[in-house]
Amino acid sequence: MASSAHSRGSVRTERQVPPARGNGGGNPPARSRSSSAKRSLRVSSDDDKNSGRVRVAVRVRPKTTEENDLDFTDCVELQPELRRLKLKKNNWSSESYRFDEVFTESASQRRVYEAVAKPVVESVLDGYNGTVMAYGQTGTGKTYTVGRLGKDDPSERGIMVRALEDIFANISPGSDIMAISYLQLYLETIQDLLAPEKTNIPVVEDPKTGEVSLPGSAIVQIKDLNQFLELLQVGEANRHAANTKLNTESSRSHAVLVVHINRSLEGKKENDASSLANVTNSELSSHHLPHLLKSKLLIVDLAGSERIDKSGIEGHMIEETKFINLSLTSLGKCINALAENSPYIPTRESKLTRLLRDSFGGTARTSLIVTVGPSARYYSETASTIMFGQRAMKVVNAVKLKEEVDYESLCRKLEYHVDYLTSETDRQQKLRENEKEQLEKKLKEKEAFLVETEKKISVKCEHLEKERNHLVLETQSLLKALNIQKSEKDKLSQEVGHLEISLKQAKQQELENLNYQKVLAETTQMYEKKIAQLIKQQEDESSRCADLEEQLSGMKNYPSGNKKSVQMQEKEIDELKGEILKLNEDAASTIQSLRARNNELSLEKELLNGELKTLKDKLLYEERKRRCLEDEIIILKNALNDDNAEYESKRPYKGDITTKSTLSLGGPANIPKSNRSRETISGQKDTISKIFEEVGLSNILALLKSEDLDVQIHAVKVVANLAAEDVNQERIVAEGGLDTLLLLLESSEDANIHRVTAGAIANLAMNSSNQGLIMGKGGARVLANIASKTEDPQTLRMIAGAIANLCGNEKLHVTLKKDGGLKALLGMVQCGHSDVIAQVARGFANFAKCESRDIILGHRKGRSLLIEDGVLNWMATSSATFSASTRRHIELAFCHLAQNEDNTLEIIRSGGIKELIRISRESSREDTRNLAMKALDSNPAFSTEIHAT
Ligand SMILES: Nc1ncnc2c1ncn2[C@@H]1O[C@H](COP(=O)(O)OP(=O)(O)OP(=O)(O)O)[C@@H](O)[C@H]1O
Repeated sequence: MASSAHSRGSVRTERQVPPARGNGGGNPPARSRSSSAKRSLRVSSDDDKNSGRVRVAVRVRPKTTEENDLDFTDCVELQPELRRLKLKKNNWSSESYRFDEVFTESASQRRVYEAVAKPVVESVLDGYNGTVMAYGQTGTGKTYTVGRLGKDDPSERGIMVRALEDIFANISPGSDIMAISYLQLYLETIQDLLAPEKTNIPVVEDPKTGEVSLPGSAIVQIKDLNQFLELLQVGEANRHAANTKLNTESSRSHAVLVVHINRSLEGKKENDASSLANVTNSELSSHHLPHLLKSKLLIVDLAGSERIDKSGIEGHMIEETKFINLSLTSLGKCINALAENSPYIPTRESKLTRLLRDSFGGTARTSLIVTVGPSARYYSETASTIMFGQRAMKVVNAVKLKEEVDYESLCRKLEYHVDYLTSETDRQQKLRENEKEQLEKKLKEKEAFLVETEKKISVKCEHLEKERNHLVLETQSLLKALNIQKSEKDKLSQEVGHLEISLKQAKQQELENLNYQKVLAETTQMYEKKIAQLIKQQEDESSRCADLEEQLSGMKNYPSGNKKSVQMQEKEIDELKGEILKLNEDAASTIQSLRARNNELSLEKELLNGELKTLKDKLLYEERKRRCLEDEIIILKNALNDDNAEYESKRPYKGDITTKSTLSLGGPANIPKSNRSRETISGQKDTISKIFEEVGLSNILALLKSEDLDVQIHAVKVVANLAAEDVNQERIVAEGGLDTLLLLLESSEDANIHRVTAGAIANLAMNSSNQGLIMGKGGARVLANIASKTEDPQTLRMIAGAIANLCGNEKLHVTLKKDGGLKALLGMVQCGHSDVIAQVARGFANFAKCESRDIILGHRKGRSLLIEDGVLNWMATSSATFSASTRRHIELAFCHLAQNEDNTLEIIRSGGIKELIRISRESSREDTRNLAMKALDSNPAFSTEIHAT
């Protein structure tokens, strides 16, 4: 249980602290100042309060019962407000003494503590040594004032208990240490009251510091007040036991309670690891070392001072009293010497003075309470006590703050610091290792990435090299194509030249014809004029003849005398008549020949006009074709330029793939070709075939999706041309070309795209295996939709051609009708363009023919699907107005419809019998005429109708 505060290694440094506070202390260490605020005692206002002067209070004990009974007069009169005590020697003589504090009989323990001891306790807490000592005659209340435990009544607690209470309230349990020793000095022997077996404890003085210690005495660390009370009780019991042994109730020993307080100035920071971590070497220099405040509080209950002669003691007690008096006397001497500033202080004369060396004339803050009894009986003791107190008041201590380097704390701090640095080093090391691992990992990843990238680059290079070669080849082929185009252009230019010459010639011829016609007209006019003259002449002659006949008849009625002259006249008349007749005949013959010639000239004129018209049409067509070719050449040049520009950036299909503008749509949709045109188209086909071979169908089809409209148009043209060839048709569809074309047709807003795409689809629709696919993918619907939106005859011609091709597949008829294909065909007639109408008529002929065949084979029944869409009415009423070839298609379609008896009613209603009759008689085709006749003959309803009308 015992621990030794002195076992700790420490170096104590002393510094005199200028008194700055009410209790005379220097700068206090960091601690609660709350207690300081309570220092409201009068003593604080004294001038000496800041000095190290021993402070002395006097307390008068209440009268005992005996003293009251014996009615002793008081020798003490107190003037508390003046802090004065009047000591009355007798009724007429008295002395007045001023003390630092004067306590009457009724002064409470608490007030006595706060005035006498508390400032010292606070000073001790601040790091100064302190002493509170009670001095007085036996039985005047020293033990009552100092050592009262107050177990039953805390208000009775004496200075010791209250001091410990205050100390507990102010120290930090974690960092501060408080321990006590409790001793008694008896017969110049120091005995440990906490360990009574320890006797004869020496008083050792440090020659350097003057620090007094009692080696061997128990120093018990106190944790709480209860523990202290228990120890105090133990000490009291031991002291009481010693007294009992000596057969005395009175305290014949000086009791000394030593309270050791060690306070760490940095106690609060010690547990803060982070602050320890920040300690640097420079901070460990001397003025940064952790300091420890070590202070000591001595609470001394002196044995009673009394005069041997008066107390009546004898024997051993005399001896005892002598010792007591010796010690008290030497204390008094020391105090006298100190009071008088004597150079020699007889400290060594007794153990008490040695023990109290620091309390009087030392560095401690000392407070003395002198206790007196009121009774005059003890006047001299009281006077002696008062004088002791008065002298003690003159003693001034050099109060010093004693700090020690707290090596234990420092050591702990350094250990923390070392721990922190070690763990920090480990942590840093670990971090570095992790970092190194991460870096190595990253390095490996980078290396792998580098290798991978290099591989990719080499593959890419190879690929680019291939692409470059491919592009070179493509460029070469495009250049070739361009050259071919150029030569084509030259040829076309020549052709145009020829045509222009032909045109000139035709114009010349036309001019000549015109002149001829003019001459003819003039001649005709002349002849007509002449005829008119002759007629007039004839009429004149006739009139003359009539006149003559009239004259003649008149003469016949004349008398016979004139008979001779009449005969003569009749002869003359006959001659004239003959002449007139001859003239009439001549005139009639001339008129007839003139009329014949006139007719011949008219026929000739008609022929010439027809020829001229044909020439004009041809010229117009060639002119249009020439313009188209020129456009194509310009586009090809641009495309070639684009390709050359793209070559360096390695974009293989950025450039346009061009082809001729004339679509080879095959079948009846084709424009008639001259021999030269056929050669040109053949050359174009070759070029397209080359492009097809070099670029590849998939790449060409991919260009259909190009964002460049020109590229799209030319790609569609190429596909359309390829689709004109039987061999390509299925392949284009198989590679998704049909889908793309349909999508393009549906989504594009561009009229050119509509035209060429419809042409491409028309060509694909020539192939019977493609027809089903086109229908299946909604092709008819798309075509019908575009047809409803456009008025461009070329586009309509392509669409009509495509649908016409689909009409030739009887399996698709129902779908075709459902998807609006038939209505679309009929609707396209509105454009009035002969080429379009020809395609429409072809479509209906195809449809009717296949339908008729289906019915004959028994695959279908019922009236024609064409009837439902109003086609029959159109055919029945319009065929005569179209060209011969268109008419033939319509006639054929009509005749096929007439074969189906289910259509009879509608044919009759539409007036179709008349048409059938006409066809049977006038159709240019024999088979059509036969079909018409067959229908008329075989269908009794027709015969009935014919007879009825
Ligand atoms: N101020 C006081 N109020 C009431 N009773 C007191 C007072 N002072 C002393 N007494 C009483 O007087 C008696 C003697 O007191 P105490 O034992 O404290 O005197 P003492 O000075 O210590 O004597 P000794 O020196 O012989 O030990 C006790 O019974 C104590 O209770």
